[in-house]
Amino acid sequence: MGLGSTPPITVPYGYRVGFWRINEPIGSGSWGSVYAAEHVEDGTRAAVKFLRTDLLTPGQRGAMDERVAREVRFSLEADHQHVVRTHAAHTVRDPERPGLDGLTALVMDRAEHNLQELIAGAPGGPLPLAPRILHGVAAGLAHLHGRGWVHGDLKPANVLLAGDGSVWLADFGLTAELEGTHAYVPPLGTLDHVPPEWWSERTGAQGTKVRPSADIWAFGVVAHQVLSGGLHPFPGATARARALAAQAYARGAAPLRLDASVPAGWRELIAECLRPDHAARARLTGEQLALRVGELAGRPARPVRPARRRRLVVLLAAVATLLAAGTGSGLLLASGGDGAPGPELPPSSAQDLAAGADVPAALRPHITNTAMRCADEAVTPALIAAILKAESGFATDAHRVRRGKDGIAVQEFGVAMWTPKVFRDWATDGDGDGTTDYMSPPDAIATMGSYLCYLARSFREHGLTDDLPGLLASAYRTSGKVVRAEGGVPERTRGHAERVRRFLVEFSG
Ligand SMILES: Nc1ncnc2c1ncn2[C@@H]1O[C@H](COP(=O)(O)OP(=O)(O)OP(=O)(O)O)[C@@H](O)[C@H]1O
Repeated sequence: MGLGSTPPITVPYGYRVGFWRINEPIGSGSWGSVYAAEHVEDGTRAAVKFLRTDLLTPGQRGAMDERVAREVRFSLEADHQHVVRTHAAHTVRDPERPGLDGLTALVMDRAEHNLQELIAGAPGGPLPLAPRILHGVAAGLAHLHGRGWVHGDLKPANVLLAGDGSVWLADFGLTAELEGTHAYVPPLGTLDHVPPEWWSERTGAQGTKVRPSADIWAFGVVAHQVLSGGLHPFPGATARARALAAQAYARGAAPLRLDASVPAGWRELIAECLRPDHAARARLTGEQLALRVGELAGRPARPVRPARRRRLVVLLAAVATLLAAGTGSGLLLASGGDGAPGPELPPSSAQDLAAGADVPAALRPHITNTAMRCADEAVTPALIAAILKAESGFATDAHRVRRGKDGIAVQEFGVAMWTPKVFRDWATDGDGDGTTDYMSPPDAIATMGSYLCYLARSFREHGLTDDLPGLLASAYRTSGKVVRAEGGVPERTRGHAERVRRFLVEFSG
């Protein structure tokens, strides 16, 4: 249940969002439109999802803002091979195009299809790749549950399939972090995939209760659909009729009748996922589900991989903009709960910056927060501090003029020595005041983090993994393009890279 039929967001071909050029539209849902995109420097393919922040009645508007905030937060924090990778969240700033100005744009890895399309295009019977796809879905869910999250909107349209066969969970607009045994989300969901208890939960000011077992139910429905050529496990010509049939089953008024085409082992597992009440269903955890699906799919059982690094509750530009505009609700920060934009640091992150390191105390939290936003292991607080020291000596009012590649003078400003034009492309709101300013240390450092994070990923994709600190320091001075073309640290930044490496050793905890 989204917002009914909403017009797609129209973005002109060739439009720029940060370093991404927008190409053709891929599709639209109730909450936004997705476009194919490519990186302007290296042509990396991506998909950019523009999330609505316009439209509607005041009531819908609140739900929409909250949904956007959730989608930004969980997309950026999720870090798993079976969860779509999100590169960045941008806030479009374009007063000349009121239809685009202020929209949130999520840059993601690009998939070829979603599972709904695959089911619809299949001739009937199980999809040939069903076990592999279900294994990916279960592993992605196990990861989310392992982090204390509920996906909240699992359905075939939210399972993406990439050209190389990768399976990714997507769409985190109804994702929530558990507070004890359950979480609260806006009373939105997809009729065909919500569990029977959803209908009887009261919706309070916080929203509707969800538990991980809601995802397990939805997995049971999806597995049945995938293994039976698209059939829903409950009878009925409409989603409403099927939801009523599921509730009748949950009350004990009708038996569960799974389609005969579903193989026996799978039927057993699906029946466990579709246990009528959530307490019984909760006996199957996300991790157990992934192991069971792995066995049925003939894939080696693998323990749930922890996230490479626990990332913060981040308030990126889009979220901060919503808050600043007074439109973000308290539910935005599921872990904080009071809507205050102060991120909490897990204690481990502080250890990355040596206690005695000569880094100004006022900059430390911004440096550490910034590093926590990036999943790449190379982008540590110590590296960010080392590059800042080499760039500006931590002077927050630094200003330098240097000669650019065509002999043209280039001016750089602030603690992170941003060139205003480049800053604009990566601008990240580090202090949550709704604006981005290269002279503000939190904004300058957060933006540096977004850029370094992108560079690290791009270097890894190009097989450039030796001496990432030197490569990143060099690219920050020159550009990612120059470093990639050289295939290593360019001659002219060797001295600079060496200084950064020295500071890195000094600052590492
Ligand atoms: N990373 C991606 N790569 C390629 N296509 C994508 C990507 N993310 C979403 N899409 C596609 O874009 C279209 C719109 O997706 P979106 O998530 O906005 O809506 P939906 O999930 O189909 O609908 P709703 O949000 O109403 O449930 C869908 O066809 C979806 O498969």
